[in-house]
Amino acid sequence: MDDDPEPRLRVGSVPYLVGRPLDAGLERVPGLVLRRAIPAELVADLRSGALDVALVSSIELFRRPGYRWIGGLGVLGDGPVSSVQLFLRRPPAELERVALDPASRTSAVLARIVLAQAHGVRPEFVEVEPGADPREATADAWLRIGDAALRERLSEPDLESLDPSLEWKRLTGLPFPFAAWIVRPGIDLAPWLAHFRASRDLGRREAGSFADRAAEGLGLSRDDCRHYLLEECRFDADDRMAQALVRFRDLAAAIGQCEPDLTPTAIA
Ligand SMILES: C=C(O[C@@H]1C=C(C(=O)O)C=C[C@H]1O)C(=O)O
Repeated sequence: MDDDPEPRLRVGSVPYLVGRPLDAGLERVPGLVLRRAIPAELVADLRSGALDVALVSSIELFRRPGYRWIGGLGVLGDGPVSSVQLFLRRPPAELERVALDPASRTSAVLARIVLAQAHGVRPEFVEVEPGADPREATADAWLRIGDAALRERLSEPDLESLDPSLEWKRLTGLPFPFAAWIVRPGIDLAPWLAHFRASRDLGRREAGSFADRAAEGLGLSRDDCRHYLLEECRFDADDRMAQALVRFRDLAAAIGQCEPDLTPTAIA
């Protein structure tokens, strides 16, 4: 807006519990407009310029040139992550057709990598229509992410599933970087950077209450949601995040899922 005296930053984040420890503190920053949407939409909005920064699928860093990311912050797994699951109707080695969650970009690639590398299979992957349920598709397995996956995993313990983050950890010894704060080309983030770091500090203090509130909304136990958010998910990264991103890029590029030679810089 021409007559807006405030500098403005348009920020996107995921609509899932996993985003809260990083984004909740941005809700009341003057001049910063926060919008939550599924990852696939956030990626489209970053590309079109409708968003300046988004907490979104790490694979996007390697699909377009010119991005940067905020160093040290992200959504990572360092072992199991209950909100990203490949639910199985057949054993992994027998999969021929896998339905993908249309909201996902990164986990859809991670599933391909772990099935090929750890189970020796390259099934056909089908992306269902936006908003459709991958469980309804005719397939041997379905990938789901976010709160719906968390609820499905925790409330249907008899469902067989494969945990892609855990399999990545076994394969590489590294944490898996699901999401980063991705900054589109041409944005000066310097005036805003401290808010992103302060938001993480607030998230650290409030994570338990975010988990409790989500448990209520999702009809899950507080203990399960706290275990998920406080034990399984990581939000601070050391230099292993950069290392893990490069490893992810290389394995993804080897199966044609991203560019092989993009190395976006981290904003210190
Ligand atoms: C752990 C998660 O990480 C996410 C997975 C994403 C993806 O698959 O593209 C994108 C952002 C994160 O929300 C989750 O959504 O449950």
